[in-house]
Amino acid sequence: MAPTKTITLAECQEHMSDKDCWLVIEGKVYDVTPFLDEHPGGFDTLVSNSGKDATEDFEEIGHSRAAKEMLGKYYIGEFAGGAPAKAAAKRPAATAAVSSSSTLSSLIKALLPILIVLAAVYYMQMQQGVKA
Ligand code: HEM
Repeated sequence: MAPTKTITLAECQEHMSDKDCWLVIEGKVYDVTPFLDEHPGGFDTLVSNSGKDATEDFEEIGHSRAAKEMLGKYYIGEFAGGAPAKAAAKRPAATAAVSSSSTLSSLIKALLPILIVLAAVYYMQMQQGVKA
């Protein structure tokens, strides 16, 4: 059996056109050039996902099992960068922004009933003060 070729990101980035297109999915490199015109999602989605790790975009579409089995047809080697980090680790800035704003809104939600009770107690005391 021929030794498996290891392909770097720089090499993949030399194949990012509609005439010559390599994709990286789950640590493997695929030459999808012959598939560009056949892809039901269009050739442009493939070209725009070349030269980088396309795993996340490929998974997000929810490709069928048949689509995943087609990958084998275009396999040309292992990606030197290996499998990607988990999606959550990829967007620390966005995740941090979302979590800090959700912390603020949950704090407001927690304090709101206490404020309402305090306002009611204050109102009742004022009423009693008026009657006396
Ligand atoms: C070698 C890689 C790929 C193969 C073999 C492949 C194959 C397929 C196949 C067979 C379909 C028809 C639906 C299905 O069976 O799931 C499909 C649809 C689609 N694919 Fe891919 N695909 C690949 C990569 C990608 C990538 C990287 C993207 C980027 C986002 C993408 C986006 C789409 C979209 C948008 C559709 C249309 C979905 C729809 O109309 O509901 N595909 N693909």
